[in-house]
Parts: sequence; structure tokens; C-alpha cells
Amino acid sequence: KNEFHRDTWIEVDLDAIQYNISQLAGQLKQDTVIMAVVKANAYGHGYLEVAEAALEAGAEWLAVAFLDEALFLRKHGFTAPILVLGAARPDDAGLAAAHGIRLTVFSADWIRSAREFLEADVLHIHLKIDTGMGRLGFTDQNGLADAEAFASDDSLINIEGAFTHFATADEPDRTYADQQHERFLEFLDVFQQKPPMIHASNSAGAFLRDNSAFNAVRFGISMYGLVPSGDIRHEMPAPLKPALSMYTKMVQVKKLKQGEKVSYGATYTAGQDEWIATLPIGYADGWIRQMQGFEVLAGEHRAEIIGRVCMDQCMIRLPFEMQEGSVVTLVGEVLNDRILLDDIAAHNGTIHYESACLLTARVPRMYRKNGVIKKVFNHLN
Ligand SMILES: Cc1ncc(COP(=O)(O)O)c(CNc2conc2O)c1O
Repeated sequence: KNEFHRDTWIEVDLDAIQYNISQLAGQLKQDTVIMAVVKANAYGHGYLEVAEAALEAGAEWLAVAFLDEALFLRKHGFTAPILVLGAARPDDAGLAAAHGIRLTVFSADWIRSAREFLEADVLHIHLKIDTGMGRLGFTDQNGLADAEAFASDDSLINIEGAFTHFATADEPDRTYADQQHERFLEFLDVFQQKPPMIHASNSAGAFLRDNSAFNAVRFGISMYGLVPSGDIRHEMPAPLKPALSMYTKMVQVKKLKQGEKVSYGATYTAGQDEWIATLPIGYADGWIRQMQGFEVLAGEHRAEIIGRVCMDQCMIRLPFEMQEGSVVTLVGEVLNDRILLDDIAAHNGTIHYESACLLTARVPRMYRKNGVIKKVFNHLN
């Protein structure tokens, strides 16, 4: 039985994941394929349980950043098509083909090199076009034409898809994304034979843009119930349910006398006699040092993180004496107060994508389905 022995844990509500997917499906043209983006440990939520819940809820593909993530999913029994969104080595083309893993290709030379490593299994590739993200993709039409010509002559290479990625789909001003959309259509006209799968949108594009020219979307952040950015929160066509919450418990509660110190560097001095609790979570869990000064919920009361955050622990100032073992909500709702990943991100001057991904494997994940905890994943046992 997978259990854990430290009172800090993440709870992932799989019903929320499934709800969010159904909310998206309701917005899309019939038969649009939903690719569940589960890269980076499913944005910190846990590869395996999220992938399973997403596929059960109607996502038909999985998408990851790197080949190792796809191989990991295959090793754990996932048979759905998987697209690697990032670069793979040409030498690994045979390995990917053998596992039905789709690779992203952005140069004809890559295909020529990869061809040497194909023997029996067909490699399915999605040609990525850089229409303005400036990250990965063909940047000129001749290169794309060259790649298509080479691949279409080869029975072991199947051009299954073409895609692009928006840099600003989560911004109110549509200008740049519209330009990317137009440039993508121009590149698509280069194909002698248009690939069967054409996709462009991430979560923001999927909810806010017209995807009728395409037949798949790559659904990441909003599958986890997070609005891509605050700037377009008011434009979102369907409500979402955040899937992740995180809790810990007070392992020690003590009264500090005025003038006494807390944590490394003794940088915090009690301004008066104060009740202090120690929490078993620190920066090695992704609860980074910048979290100093952030307020968590001790029971239903706001409590500030005081003194330096340690590798495995941190301290909070309580409004009054509380019982050791009391639950502290780090992300989640308590009565009529709540702490969101957005709040953590804002405190750290970042975005919730990063705050979620930083939650390390050391934090056990509990998975709730139909209201009950159905699985506990502790990577240490
Ligand atoms: C190519 C590609 N498609 C789809 C997605 C999903 O986007 P969403 O989570 O906004 O729905 C991403 C996310 N990539 C990143 C998200 O944050 N940083 C990234 O590089 C991506 O890189």
C-alpha cells in the first residue's frame, strides 16, 4: 500500500481534471482531438493518474516535452498516441517508432539523419512550423517543402501532423496570434498533401480562438483548472475547477519570547511574545525560499511564513496557540478563504505554470476520484 510518513501532501482532484476536459470539449468543433499535455510530471500533478483520468474523460492523445517522458508513459502501460513536443535526437528515431511515439520535426536534415535509424517500424512525425514563437519549427517554406518531399518518398516515415504554437494566445490583444494563424495557413499551403492532423492551440487558443481550421488542440494548463493568464480570465467561456491543493501539519508549536529569533541567519526577531509553528515543508519540496512572507491558512486563520525557508521545513507565526498536528492549507480552500497557485506565483513574481511544476517528487500525491481518495503516490516507496 503506497503510503507516506511526513505530514505534507498534494491532493489532486481527478474529477476536476475530467470536468475541465469536458468544459473544453463543449467548446470545440465536433471530433476535434484533445491532446492532454502531461509534460513535466503533468505540471506537477503526476504523470500517471492525470494521463489515465484525461484519457478516460475523452482526451485521445497525450503530449509531453521529451522522449523520456513518452517512454515512461509507455512503460506504465499507456497505449494512446503520444506526441513529443520538444526535440528528439535523430538516433532515437527507431526507438520512438518502435513505441508508436510521435516526434516533432523542424528540419529536413533531421529527417535525413533519422532515416538511418529506422528499420521496420514506421516513424510518425508532426512537422512544427515556427510562425512567431521563435522556439522550435521550420522558419522557411522551402525547408518545409524539402522535408515533405524527402519524407513522402519514404515508407518508414509518415507525416501525420503539422502544428505551430502561439506566443500570445493568453493575451487580450489578438494581433500577434492572428498573424501567427495567418502565417500558419500560408505554410500549410506549401504541402503537396496536407497531413491529417493540423493543430495550433494551447489552452488559451482552444478556449478563445477559432479552431475550426484545425482538428486537434493541445490542452495543458486549463486541464488542471488554471486560467492561462489573469488578463483573459474575464473572456474564458467556461468555468474551470483547479485540481491541485496542498496541505501540511504543525509538527511543533511553541511560544517565542519577545526578542527571540527564528531560522537561519536569525533574521527574524519576535516583536512580542508570539506563537510559532514549524511545518515539514521546505524548498526541496518546491516551497522555495522566496515564500518567506507568504500567508498560509493555519486552520482557518491566515499565518505568515516567518524567517528563512529551510530545505525541508519552515515556520509560521500563529494568531494564538494552536494544537500540534493542526492542518495548514498551503493551496486550497478553507471555509470562505482560499489560497491559489496564482497567489503563490504572484508572491514569487512568476506564473502558476512554474509554481505548479516546481512541486517536487518528494511531496506525496493523493488522488481523489468521485470524492474519495483512490490512490496515493509516494515516489520514495
Ligand atoms: C508546444 C506546446 N503545446 C501546448 C502546450 C500547452 O500549453 P498550455 O499549458 O498553455 O495549455 C505547451 C505548453 N508549454 C509551456 C507552458 O509553459 N511553458 C511552456 O513552454 C507547449 O509548449
